[in-house]
Amino acid sequence: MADRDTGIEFDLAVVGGGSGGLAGAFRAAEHGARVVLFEPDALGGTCVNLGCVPKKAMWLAADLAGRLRMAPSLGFNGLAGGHDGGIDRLDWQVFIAHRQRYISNIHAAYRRRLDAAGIVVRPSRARLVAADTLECDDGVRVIAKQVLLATGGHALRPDVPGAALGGVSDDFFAWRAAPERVAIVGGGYIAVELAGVLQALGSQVDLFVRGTRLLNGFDAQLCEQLAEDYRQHGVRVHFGYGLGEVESADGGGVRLRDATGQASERFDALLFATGRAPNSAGLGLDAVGVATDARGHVIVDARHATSVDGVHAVGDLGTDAALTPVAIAAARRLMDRLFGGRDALFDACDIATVVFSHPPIGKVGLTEAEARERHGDAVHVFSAGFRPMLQALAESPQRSLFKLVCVGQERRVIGIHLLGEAADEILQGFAVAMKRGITLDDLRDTVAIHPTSAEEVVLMR
Ligand SMILES: Cc1cc2nc3c(=O)[nH]c(=O)nc-3n(C[C@H](O)[C@H](O)[C@H](O)COP(=O)(O)OP(=O)(O)OC[C@H]3O[C@@H](n4cnc5c(N)ncnc54)[C@H](O)[C@@H]3O)c2cc1C
Ligand SMILES: NC(=O)c1ccc[n+]([C@@H]2O[C@H](COP(=O)([O-])OP(=O)(O)OC[C@H]3O[C@@H](n4cnc5c(N)ncnc54)[C@H](O)[C@@H]3O)[C@@H](O)[C@H]2O)c1
Repeated sequence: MADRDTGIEFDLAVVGGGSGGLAGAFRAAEHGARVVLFEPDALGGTCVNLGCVPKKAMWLAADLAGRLRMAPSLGFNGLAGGHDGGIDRLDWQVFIAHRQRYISNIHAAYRRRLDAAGIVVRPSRARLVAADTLECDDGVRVIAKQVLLATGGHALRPDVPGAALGGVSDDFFAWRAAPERVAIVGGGYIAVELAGVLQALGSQVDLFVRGTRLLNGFDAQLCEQLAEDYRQHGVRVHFGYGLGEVESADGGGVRLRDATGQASERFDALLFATGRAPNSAGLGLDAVGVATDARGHVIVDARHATSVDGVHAVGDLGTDAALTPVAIAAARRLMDRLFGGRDALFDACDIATVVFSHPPIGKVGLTEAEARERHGDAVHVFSAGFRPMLQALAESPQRSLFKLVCVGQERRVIGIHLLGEAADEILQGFAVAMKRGITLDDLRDTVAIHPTSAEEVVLMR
């Protein structure tokens, strides 16, 4: 049956024009499939509009502010230091105009590519009414042989009184100036990233962490050092904090109360970075029988098939790691199988990931703790702690800490953990090498590039 408006019979309907949906639509069209894509908001989804891209832009501004602050101690005259009107003080309005221009260019590029690929874009939400039928908000129904669900997720607030007084990362991207005093609740990716950015761009940040460490899942020792780096940058990190409630403060802003009722100081703004949930409500999943887990994630198998034939899901809606390159890779492999005649499976092993903290921290493979649990005494750990040259020249206390986790006689590398200047850029190449099964000797046989931070990985003892 054909689409009522376009008269086209679609091979694929994609719900959601974010990282996974767009990647799937483009790859399917490359294979000759007729594709319709539903997206009620800006093309690019979370990553382009409210995630990776604007976040990295703010991180770059924060990084530059840190360097400008360091410059006078190295002899650069005429650069006023400090937080009060010096050259290191960012005019957010100006910077955000650059940030949003960059994002508009991405939208325009997507629009051109969609047109060139002949993909029909419907600016509407869609929901399943049958395994091969989607209904738009205006009641129009579209039929397609295959369906890809890629509706992403949204930020969660903790279930405490007054939580509505706080914002989430989406709200942060609407800010046009650094609030003087900011409280951030959470200890994961977003909490750590926004705390670093805001502190560097002029706010006094207090980070309230429920657990006893930052970034569960990253190397514990590196995270301890990252917490120390944050303290040196002026972030006040409160571990073991149980949030009880949030209340309005006299004179504006908010105060937090902990689980024992003790009130905090006043903050001009509060951000929750306490995890995200999938956008699975209102998608018609129950009506069609698509199975979800207790948190609402669509359950998929290794081929990204759901419990209903012909219906697939990728990205944050499903159960994969919530990272843009994961959504993209999964969608492309799926389309290669559905329309390209290839039996390529998405490989979820050893996905490298970086938190854009100050400095950045990255990992690929097992942490030392995970490796010891799995391989016991066969695990060998090598690490290098050092001060990068710029930090040493400026007599900044910020140090880097790199760690290799190896296993067995041949010291096969099964984990790489980097905290420090340029860790975000260094990790990718070593992640390729690790996936190829390198050993410590392979690294040591590689001549170093000197003087760099990266050379510490091949010189590690
Ligand atoms: C603050 C922040 C920073 C991040 N930084 C990084 C980073 O640096 N690196 C990284 O790898 N990942 C990062 N992520 C995670 C990354 O953004 C997500 O993993 C990625 O965007 C998931 O892609 P997706 O296609 O599943 O969903 P999304 O990109 O969220 O796209 C989903 C789309 O579906 C649309 N939609 C929803 N419901 C419907 C419906 N019923 N019908 C039609 N359309 C619908 C939405 O409007 C949206 O455009 C970050 C996330 C956040 C929140
Ligand atoms: N650089 C990147 O690649 C990047 C950046 C941002 C986000 N992301 C992705 O988005 C996902 C979501 O990010 P996130 O930071 O929201 O989630 P997260 O899972 O990384 O961290 C959530 C944090 O909130 C805490 N928390 C949860 N409920 C709480 C409560 N009621 N009170 C206090 N603390 C609570 C958790 O203990 C944890 O520290 C990440 O897991 C990651 O996959 C990636």
